[in-house]
Amino acid sequence: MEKIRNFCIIAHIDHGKSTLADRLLDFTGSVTEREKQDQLLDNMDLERERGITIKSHAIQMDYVHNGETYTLNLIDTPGHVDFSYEVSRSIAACEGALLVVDAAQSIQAQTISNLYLALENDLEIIPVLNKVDLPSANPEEVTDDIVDLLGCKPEEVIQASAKTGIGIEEILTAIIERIPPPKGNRDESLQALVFDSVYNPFRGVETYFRVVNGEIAKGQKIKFVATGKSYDADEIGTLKLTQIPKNKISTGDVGYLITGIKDAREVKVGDTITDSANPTKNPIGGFEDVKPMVFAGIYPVDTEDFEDLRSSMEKLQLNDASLVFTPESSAALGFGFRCGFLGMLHMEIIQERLEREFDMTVITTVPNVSYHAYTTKGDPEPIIVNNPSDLPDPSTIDRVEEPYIKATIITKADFVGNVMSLCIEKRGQIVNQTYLTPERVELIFDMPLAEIVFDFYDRLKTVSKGYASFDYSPIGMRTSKLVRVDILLNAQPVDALSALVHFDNAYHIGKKMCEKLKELIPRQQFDIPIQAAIGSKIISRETIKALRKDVTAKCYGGDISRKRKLLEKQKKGKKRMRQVGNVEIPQQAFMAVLKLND
Ligand SMILES: Nc1nc2c(ncn2[C@@H]2O[C@H](COP(=O)(O)OP(=O)(O)OP(=O)(O)O)[C@@H](O)[C@H]2O)c(=O)[nH]1
Repeated sequence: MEKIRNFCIIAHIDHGKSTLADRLLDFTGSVTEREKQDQLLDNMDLERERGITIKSHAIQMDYVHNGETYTLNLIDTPGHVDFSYEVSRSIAACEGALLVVDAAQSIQAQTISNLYLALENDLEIIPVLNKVDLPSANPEEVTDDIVDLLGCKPEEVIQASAKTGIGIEEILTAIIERIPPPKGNRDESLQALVFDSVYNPFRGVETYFRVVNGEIAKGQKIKFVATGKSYDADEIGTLKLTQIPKNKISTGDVGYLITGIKDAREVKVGDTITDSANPTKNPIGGFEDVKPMVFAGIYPVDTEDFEDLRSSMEKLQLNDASLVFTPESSAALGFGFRCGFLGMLHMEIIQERLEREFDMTVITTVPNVSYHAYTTKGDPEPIIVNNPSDLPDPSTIDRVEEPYIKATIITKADFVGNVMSLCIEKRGQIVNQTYLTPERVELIFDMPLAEIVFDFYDRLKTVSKGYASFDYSPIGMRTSKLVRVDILLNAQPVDALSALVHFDNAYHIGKKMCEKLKELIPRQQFDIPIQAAIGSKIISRETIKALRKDVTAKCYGGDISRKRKLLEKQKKGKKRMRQVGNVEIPQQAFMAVLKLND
């Protein structure tokens, strides 16, 4: 145990966490030339393309220091707010953290939020000033910022470049000398923290754990405390670049477990693994079921593909436990699913995976958050509204509550005015404003979650010319004056276009929606009126003018086979249209409410 160090790397997005991880693996000889690939730890295709770490993983390195061989377990943490619960569990599995700060960008919102998580878990923090090779680096100033933030000494901040290799040896020495070895008792009953799980189509769910007390042995009957289910530990081992099977993993160490579980939902991040016959009396605290934050309908473009979509979603759920879905039907779109996601990024990932891995073409409806409605009947339990059409009749509603978040934004002093106006427009209330340095300001707002789902992040980047970072955490439900704005096409309500919005913005949004839909819906052989309504009251109207008669596609010579090829190519894009009544609606129209300011 004395020779083990468990650590993670925490950083704001793009500050160089994955690059540093690669460099550490490289330096400790944990990777052979053949295995060298950029960003080794991001092994899902999608992750690599998007350049973000979606799922946390762990990897073990051996390093000789002063003649002694140490085992270093690096636990990788996801960098995006959608996956913050996973960050917190990875952090809980460590004794120390490398806090990576970009020497040009300095401290950003997620630097601070991840640091707080690490401090809450009593982690030893090793500050690393990364990218010192950049011409735009500002090492002295940023070191001062870090010293102010941590209250550490300037000489404790390690200057490094994950790109050129500066400072890597110093970082490894610091990991060994500054981070304490794990504590715990080998003789106690098994207690291991699940900090991640990965679905493998051939071997089932692989569970990643850190042993806090006791030992886990191959073949042992183990139990997951939160789910109450028992399994045989068919295979256990440590994680190098490949899995190394072992007979036993002891207190303080990190490993993987394979039990033949086929459904990702049976393994919950944050759960405790214990011995089935002699269970621990103290499961590791802080476990919570992860709740979806954003909901949207997913419908097949072809109504006949509903069953295919169902089986694709079920398969996807086997390897992504945070995806939830229930069947729903829409008058406009037919049968589909209401799906819950951790956030907007998660939603995009699911949609992309459905298309790439399962070859589905789907329509996604306007995302919304989960509301609580209370009727005048005085029911003790709220009605959960995950779809605007589930909102009870307005005349029976006593009040509606919506989820609120605490938003932390760090920006340059020059942009404070712009950022404030944006947050206030988004119904934010300022809670605190702190000058971190004379140029850098931290703003804290209470804001409705729904407002950040709707284009907040892009707008924030625009109003701050890119100099703003953002992080949020949920703070509970608050009563709001919310109404449902319905959209009628050709006098027919299209339920999939309805949105719940704040009363004060309803007229404005209704008007914008009509204008946007007019742009997006192709002209047809007849006039199409577009109306926005609250209840039976029409609040806005536009008309898509009919095409003039015989503008039917003319063939202007040219090579017909080439034209056909082109048409083939366009088909996929074109297919993403839904016929609602006699109007064709393209996918973008369903997301129009998100893009009212474009
Ligand atoms: N010049 C320079 N560039 C670096 C250095 N470290 C990382 N980068 C670059 O910075 C960018 C972001 O690095 P990543 O390692 O992907 O950042 P990350 O923090 O892992 O990002 P997420 O996984 O999305 O959280 C990449 O283009 C890297 O090549 C460095 O020391 N110097």
